[in-house]
Amino acid sequence: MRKIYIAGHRGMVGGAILRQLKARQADGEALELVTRTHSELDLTDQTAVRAFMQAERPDVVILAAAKVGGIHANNTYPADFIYENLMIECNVIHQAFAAGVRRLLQLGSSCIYPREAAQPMREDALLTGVLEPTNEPYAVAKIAGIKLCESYNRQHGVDYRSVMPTNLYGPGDNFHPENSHVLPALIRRFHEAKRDGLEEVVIWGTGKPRREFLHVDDMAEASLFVMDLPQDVYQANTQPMLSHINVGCGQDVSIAELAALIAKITGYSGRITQDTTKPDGTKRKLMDVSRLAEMGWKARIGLEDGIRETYAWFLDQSAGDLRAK
Ligand SMILES: NC(=O)C1=CN([C@@H]2O[C@H](COP(=O)(O)OP(=O)(O)OC[C@H]3O[C@@H](n4cnc5c(N)ncnc54)[C@H](OP(=O)(O)O)[C@@H]3O)[C@@H](O)[C@H]2O)C=CC1
Ligand SMILES: C[C@H]1O[C@H](OP(=O)(O)OP(=O)(O)OC[C@H]2O[C@@H](n3cnc4c(=O)[nH]c(N)nc43)[C@H](O)[C@@H]2O)[C@@H](O)[C@@H](O)C1=O
Repeated sequence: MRKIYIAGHRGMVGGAILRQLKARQADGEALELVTRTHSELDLTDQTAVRAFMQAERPDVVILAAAKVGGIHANNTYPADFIYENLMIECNVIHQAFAAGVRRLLQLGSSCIYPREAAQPMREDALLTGVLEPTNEPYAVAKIAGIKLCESYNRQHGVDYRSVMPTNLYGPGDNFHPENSHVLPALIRRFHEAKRDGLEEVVIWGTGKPRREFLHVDDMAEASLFVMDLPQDVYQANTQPMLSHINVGCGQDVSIAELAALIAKITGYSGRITQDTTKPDGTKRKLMDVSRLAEMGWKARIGLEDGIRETYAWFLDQSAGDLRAK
């Protein structure tokens, strides 16, 4: 029986990982799944995390809890993004080690790479240049998470791994009008514009930045694929001081193209305009996913299908159920 603690199981990614692990359980895999909500266990609280890890002593930890948000949230609450993410990573990774956890998987982000990194971005672009200012504090915390795992591996011989997702979306996303990422923000804005008969929808920035979007079910599958790799396979495909693996679909679109696609899916036919007082952020973020592909994993869900499914999920939620953080 493998005992797995999923930190952040009520979030978009943690929720998808939990669904896939429950499906494995239903298929007969011997798994014990441990979860705690944010109110039951605040991961920024070192004493509480220590007591939890000592009591539960899981075999594997999946760290999908973090302070997460789009460009506006990152730019507006930089102290929250760096403080909470550093605390969560330090507490979970160190206390997992102290409780004898041998394997851990944590989620980083594509924003760890320099803003001018060559595209597509390879894993070895890490720490080769200046970061994007709109999310630098969050990126620094995510880089610290990678280096925590590498350092515990090197000093203590444990098996702590990091996956670096591209921009994600899907059921369970945050549809807040300001603090969310672009894809859920535009689903909501176009839906409301169609519903209210508005003639214009405004998107932030120039529409020119390019982003790569991966469905959360693909992300959850990739996370479990990496978690399950035998240690010698993981180590053969990484290096002690370059131990993270990119996860993406290998294709990007401009924000203007994304907006047009979401307008089509939501049935909105009015004008689309740009608010260029809002930041563009990084010009382009496309992951080099060849390392993961060579190990045997590829994304399956196309962008249009994925957005249609996410929009259907959005429509299914009552207004009160939608997350508004
Ligand atoms: N969404 C995306 O586009 C991307 C996400 N990632 C990474 O993937 C991971 C998962 O992100 P995602 O699922 O989208 O984020 P969500 O915001 O959907 O989920 C994060 C979860 O973490 C929990 N959490 C936050 N702070 C604490 C805390 N102090 N103690 C306990 N629980 C806490 C949240 O609980 P509550 O809501 O109650 O606060 C929430 O359930 C993160 O590491 C993120 O950085 C990387 C790239 C892109
Ligand atoms: C995953 C990643 O997410 C964040 O970085 P980002 O990729 O810049 O994320 P974003 O989804 O918020 O924006 C993408 C682009 O889209 C444009 N855009 C248009 N209209 C809206 C809009 O309505 N909302 C938002 N949020 N963006 C909009 C926006 O101006 C930008 O050009 C990081 O802070 C960090 O958290 C991180 O790692």
